[in-house]
Amino acid sequence: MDGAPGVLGGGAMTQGRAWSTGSPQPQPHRHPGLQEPAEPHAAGATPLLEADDVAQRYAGRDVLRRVSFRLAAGESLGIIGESGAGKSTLARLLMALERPSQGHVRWSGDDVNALPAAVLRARRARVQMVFQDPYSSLDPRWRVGRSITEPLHLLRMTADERQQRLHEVLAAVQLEPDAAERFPHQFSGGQRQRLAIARALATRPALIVADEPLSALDVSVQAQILVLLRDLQRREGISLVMVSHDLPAVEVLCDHALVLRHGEVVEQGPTRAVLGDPRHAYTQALLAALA
Ligand SMILES: Nc1ncnc2c1ncn2[C@@H]1O[C@H](COP(=O)(O)OP(=O)(O)OP(=O)(O)O)[C@@H](O)[C@H]1O
Repeated sequence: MDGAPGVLGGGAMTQGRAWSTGSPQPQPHRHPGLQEPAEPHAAGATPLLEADDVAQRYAGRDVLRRVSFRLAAGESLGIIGESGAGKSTLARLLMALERPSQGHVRWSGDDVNALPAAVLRARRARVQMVFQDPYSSLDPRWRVGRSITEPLHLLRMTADERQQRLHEVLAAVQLEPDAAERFPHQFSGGQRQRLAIARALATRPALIVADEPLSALDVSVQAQILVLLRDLQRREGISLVMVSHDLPAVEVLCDHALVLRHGEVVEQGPTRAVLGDPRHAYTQALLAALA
């Protein structure tokens, strides 16, 4: 079932309120036609994404310690913190690009590091990443249509289906169909980031993890990409984890916020509480730095 929140687990619907610190009721961002769960916010519903006491250690140095959160399908989380706080490390762990030294990352209840390789590979189609540098997902030697449709091979789509999906996602990021024939260097930075987002959307992911998706862009282009991400998230019902030190962007895009400092969570909860009425001196200082 394309785009269904349960696909990460390959099983039952997994929507539900699943934020450990007790969030307000989220907006019901859903794919049209998706079956609504009987109790969308039932306590105990399996979250789409869960970090359970996750830690990471590189060369004997702890860079993440005891990070825990739960994110329900369709909800969004901003991971905030200064440079070196461990944001990208956490993003890689959430994407199952590396193993935590401690704890568990779960997609729809399943420990990603305990899944058989073939199962993990199949589920990867539903978890996509957008990077700060769009060239991380666009091969400079390939016409962009090829880069965008490449993840669709995981879904065993026919050539016609891939072509149709290519046109759909180009339209979703407001680019013309003939963009597919060009090479990445023939686009502006903002257009390239749109192409990277199109690639991430192609498989109808349940979750997108975006690591500083705006920070390489001009301010005016940042606003366009921000609006695009927000609209896509609302319309497509995709869960979003956004790593960012751009607090206003997190305010616009994210239902929840998690503040990391030296690898530890200092504060987490609904964004409007964390950024509107921060409890921790570190969050207050981050906000003060903006003023
Ligand atoms: N593969 C690695 N091996 C060793 N150390 C690493 C590795 N990846 C990250 N680190 C270290 O872990 C710490 C956290 O890095 P990380 O990139 O997660 O921080 P960040 O919050 O994303 O920073 P930035 O905002 O600058 O990207 C840093 O001290 C970094 O040097």
